[in-house]
Amino acid sequence: MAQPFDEAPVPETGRALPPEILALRRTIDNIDAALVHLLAERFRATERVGELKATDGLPPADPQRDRQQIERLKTIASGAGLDPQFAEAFRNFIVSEVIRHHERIAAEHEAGKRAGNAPPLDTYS
Ligand SMILES: C=C(O[C@@H]1C=C(C(=O)O)C=C[C@H]1O)C(=O)O
Repeated sequence: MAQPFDEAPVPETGRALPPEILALRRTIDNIDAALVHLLAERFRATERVGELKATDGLPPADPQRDRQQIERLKTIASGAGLDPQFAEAFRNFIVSEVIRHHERIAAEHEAGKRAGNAPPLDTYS
């Protein structure tokens, strides 16, 4: 029978990986899947914020909220043993994409391509 992918010998060495690495990779894969699900939910929420802002004529970015989030996340990161600079960079990477979405939503709203009174997200259905 064919070996499962993660138990196959490493081509470079011809040796199987230590079992602990294989076990850790299962955890890493589960965490990566969770991160993707969490990000998808976060973007669903920010998409709706973008629609509400466009309807209200509010700007896509909110620098005061940005500052509060960065301070909060850096504190949480420090307490969790994660590099706070990394936490800030990761947050900025995500939020820059959110702002891009908000700008697109605002432009579509402006051009009349988007209904301003779409129903709110029902995150429990
Ligand atoms: C989502 C918002 O818009 C922008 C994006 C943010 C985010 O992704 O967390 C935070 C602040 C804003 O710059 C918001 O104002 O809440």
